[in-house]
Amino acid sequence: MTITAPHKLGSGLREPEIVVTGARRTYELADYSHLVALHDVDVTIEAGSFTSVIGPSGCGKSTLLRIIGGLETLDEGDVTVCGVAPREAAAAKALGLVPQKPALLPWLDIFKNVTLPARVNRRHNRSPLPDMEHLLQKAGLGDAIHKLPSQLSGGMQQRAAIVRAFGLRPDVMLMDEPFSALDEFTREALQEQLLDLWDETKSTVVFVTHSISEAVRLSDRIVVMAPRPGRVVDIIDVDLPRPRSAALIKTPAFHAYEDLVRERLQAAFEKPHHPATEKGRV
Ligand SMILES: Nc1ncnc2c1ncn2[C@@H]1O[C@H](COP(=O)(O)OP(=O)(O)OP(=O)(O)O)[C@@H](O)[C@H]1O
Repeated sequence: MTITAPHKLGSGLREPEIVVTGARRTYELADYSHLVALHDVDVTIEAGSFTSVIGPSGCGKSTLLRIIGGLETLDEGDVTVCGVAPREAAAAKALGLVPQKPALLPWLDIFKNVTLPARVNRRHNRSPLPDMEHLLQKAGLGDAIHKLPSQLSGGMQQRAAIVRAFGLRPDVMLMDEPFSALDEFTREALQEQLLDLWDETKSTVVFVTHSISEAVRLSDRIVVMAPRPGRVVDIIDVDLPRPRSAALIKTPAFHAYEDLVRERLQAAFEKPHHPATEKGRV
């Protein structure tokens, strides 16, 4: 029998598979009632894949992301990232995060902003600086390298935030509605650039979105969630060819996936979860 050693990544951990089993998270509210943000969630995310999490407001998408990122803990259940607890994965620099807002430092130009985490990191581990200029060019920010954030549009600032996060080459990239504040055209352009960066860095991406078309365009797999209690109601594999160009959005195959995701979301609303012993809010 041959035993193959796990593939070692930049962080030194094994492949960035994410495994969430029986995850439960309840919040106590101001009136002492309890809100079940995650109820028995099971999700396995394969190394190198692009997974979107979609569902209506309050269904627990961000909670799930925060738990995978080690920013919150579970009441029950288990989560591992690259074979270890999320906090260990974060300490090993295996995790990257892109929030909804770009949060760039206003007094640094774009190049200094995107290289800052890598420079800080390097003081600790002397790893070579990533080629950020190349990634900025790839993200369409070649002309903005020496501009201040205030001189750029919201879309360009968000692109810089994405480059900053990918520049550290995390094994796992967590993205919480990074395009939600952008107009449709900017959003589509950024989706294309995000797919390029993902292709180049091979990170495992978990992407929270409200947009059905965005989820279909980007993902290998879509996790559909429903609220009260926050739970996974469906997992849809998206079997569309890559690269996923803008032209793909207009094809019948693409529309069929959009319809399927919409149907599953609708079904979750029409068939609410009411187990005899547990309500979404108790
Ligand atoms: N710290 C907290 N204390 C109390 N309730 C919380 C807390 N964090 C989240 N919640 C509640 O848990 C539920 C799930 O929240 P979460 O932010 O994960 O939902 P979401 O699906 O990401 O929503 P949205 O799409 O609006 O961002 C919501 O009802 C939210 O109000």
